Amino acid sequence: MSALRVGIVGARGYVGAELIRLLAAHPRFELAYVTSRELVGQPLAAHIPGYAGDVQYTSPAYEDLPALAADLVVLALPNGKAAQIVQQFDDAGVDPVIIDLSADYRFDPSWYYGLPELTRAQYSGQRRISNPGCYATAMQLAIAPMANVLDGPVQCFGVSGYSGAGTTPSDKNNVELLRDNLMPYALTGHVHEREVSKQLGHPVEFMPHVAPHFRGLTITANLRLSIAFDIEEIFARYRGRYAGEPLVRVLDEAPWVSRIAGMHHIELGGFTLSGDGKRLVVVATEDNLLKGAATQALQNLNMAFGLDEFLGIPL
Ligand SMILES: NC(=O)C1=CN([C@@H]2O[C@H](COP(=O)(O)OP(=O)(O)OC[C@H]3O[C@@H](n4cnc5c(N)ncnc54)[C@H](OP(=O)(O)O)[C@@H]3O)[C@@H](O)[C@H]2O)C=CC1
Ligand SMILES: CC(=O)N[C@@H](CCC(=O)OP(=O)(O)O)C(=O)O
Repeated sequence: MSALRVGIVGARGYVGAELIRLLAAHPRFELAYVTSRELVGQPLAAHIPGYAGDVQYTSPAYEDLPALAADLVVLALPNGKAAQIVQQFDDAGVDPVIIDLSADYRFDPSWYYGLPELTRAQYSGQRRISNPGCYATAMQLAIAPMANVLDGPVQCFGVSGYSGAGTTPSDKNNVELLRDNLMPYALTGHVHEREVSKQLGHPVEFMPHVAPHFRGLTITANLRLSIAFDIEEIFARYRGRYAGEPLVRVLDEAPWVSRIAGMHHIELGGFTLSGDGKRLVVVATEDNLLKGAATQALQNLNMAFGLDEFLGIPL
């Protein structure tokens, strides 16, 4: 079987680096090209610990991408950049599988929204895949098992490591400003608030913060329920919903972000009910660069090529 060739556009970033590591170790995918304007001409091995291949960063013009003949193209660029690249493939009549890691196509019904544990039943061979946001992944997996008994909006308090803000310098990845600090931002209307509300068909109110650690996020979700539950019923719902899901672990205790860095799965725990059984608090932790981005992208890419969804993901 010949290898499936992958192009990564925007590979200098944190997510691109994680994808390179995963794809280089994958039994069916190989790197066709890996782009960065800043690192053009330099070997990946000089920048990606653990990568031992001889591929170098290139910086092709967008109009030259279709001729590079990849079976699949990963867009790992900042928001707002994907459409101009997708247009180049459309204009050239070249139709690789394209997966976009940004928020650009998450509201476009002609793209498959790939949060496999919740949406894989809707995958029917689409060649355009939108990868969910990192916080949005954690919020949806934390809320979905209770979706049919929610009473009013769900509130989610989120704290992310600063790798969530990417490599472009800003206050949110400025280690001096973050030292001993917790930085609130986008306290209403964050794109992930809209994304989760749309996907779940239920309003979610999201309050993100960025913290001094590098990777890993925590969501603490407050769910008001239309009927009373006891804690055993809550565990039964979550364990039942995610039975057989290797990348979702339901814990007895509250998950800690310090334990999730570098892990490919999400943890749900800290389940706490109010005395009347009608208010549930759930905590989710996830590595924003892995299940929040690169690992989830690999699940989607495996699915798009008819491979085992978890092929190449260390479980
Ligand atoms: N970080 C995270 O936790 C998550 C990120 N995402 C999404 O994944 C995507 C990548 O994120 P991340 O790796 O953090 O981002 P980074 O900021 O770390 O990297 C962005 C990449 O895009 C390139 N780039 C930057 N600006 C431009 C530009 N104006 N035009 C063309 N290329 C540009 C950079 O390379 P160069 O400048 O060298 O060309 C770099 O390779 C984003 O859309 C992000 O929203 C999704 C989930 C989680
Ligand atoms: C700390 C921080 O800034 N985090 C980013 C989340 C990263 C992400 O997943 O954003 P996309 O929707 O662009 O993929 C943010 O809040 O925008």
